[in-house]
Amino acid sequence: MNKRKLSRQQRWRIEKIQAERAARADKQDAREAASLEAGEYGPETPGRVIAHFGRTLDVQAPDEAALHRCHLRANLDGLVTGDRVFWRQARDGSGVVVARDTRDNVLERPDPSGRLKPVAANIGQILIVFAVEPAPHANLIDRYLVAAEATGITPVLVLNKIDLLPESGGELGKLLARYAALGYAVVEATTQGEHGLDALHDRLTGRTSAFVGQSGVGKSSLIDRLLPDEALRIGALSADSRKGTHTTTTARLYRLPAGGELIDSPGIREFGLTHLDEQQVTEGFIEFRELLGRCRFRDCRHRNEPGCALLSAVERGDILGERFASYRRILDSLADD
Ligand SMILES: Nc1nc2c(ncn2[C@@H]2O[C@H](COP(=O)(O)OP(=O)(O)OP(=O)(O)O)[C@@H](O)[C@H]2O)c(=O)[nH]1
Ligand SMILES: [Zn+2]
Repeated sequence: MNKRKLSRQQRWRIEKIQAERAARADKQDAREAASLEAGEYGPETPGRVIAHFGRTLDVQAPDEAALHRCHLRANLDGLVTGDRVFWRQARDGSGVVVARDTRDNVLERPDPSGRLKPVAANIGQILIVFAVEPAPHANLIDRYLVAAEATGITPVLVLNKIDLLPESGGELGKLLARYAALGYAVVEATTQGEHGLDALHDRLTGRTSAFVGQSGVGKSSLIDRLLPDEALRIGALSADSRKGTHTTTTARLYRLPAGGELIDSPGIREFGLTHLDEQQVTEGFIEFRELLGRCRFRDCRHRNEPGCALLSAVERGDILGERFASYRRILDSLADD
């Protein structure tokens, strides 16, 4: 809203509301500081953020199933699902988060105004799901890979619905071999049939994973199979924290019965379709990396410059023509953003 267009009375009302809100926050913080002083909270212990609803968090202790509804000290901000924290428990099981531990990595998405906001932290691997049907174009897989590379989180390709794959493996079989040759882990899966998820289970064990991928590839079906118990899916939520379910868009961390963790939310599933810059795209093609800086011109954009190390590698066959074409296409799409 344009501030100049507010009447003086409106402005006064807004200021009053903001002042009241600040006063309430101060008061809560003072109350908390007092009870921390008074020893009403237990000692500082490590925990993990399982879900967050504004300034309220669900925190889980390492060897416990129960979730603890916690709030934040006023000086803490921007905590997300997956964060490792230090918290103190009150007698009623609720708690207060007093500090955030360092992050291995963080997944960010632009908010409606285009500012990047953290969505989840400490993710071990991004599982890029694609399927026999709807078939992916190579460009889309590359786009997901580039986005994952930009976060520093290891991407893994998951081909789902292999029950629909022709005996010979078809085009997708070749595509997969290409990515495996680049060094990417590739896993095949199907939600149909008994042992369709064995390879996926192996890949998930001992790690924290997030599923991304285009609509219809079977992300929900996979997650349903991995978290078969509805109660598990909602988490061992306290009655209190269930009130938070109106914020279903928030990311949530699940412990998988077979080992490993899953962080999921609609926002994370769509990850990869966010904006990237030219340098991120170039570095996101992992086979380009050792050649970067070797072009004749320091500001080479690898289009048609003489002495371009990337173009020569394409000519030699060291870089696949399809990957380079995909690179060009992704850069062209940036220009339209
Ligand atoms: N044949 C076959 N169909 C599957 C498999 N996995 C999922 N499907 C079907 O694929 C369709 C889409 O599955 P979803 O799980 O809704 O896909 P999604 O990726 O979650 O889609 P969005 O929610 O739109 O992002 C459904 O009709 C599933 O039944 C599989 O392994 N084989
Ligand atoms: Zn070049």
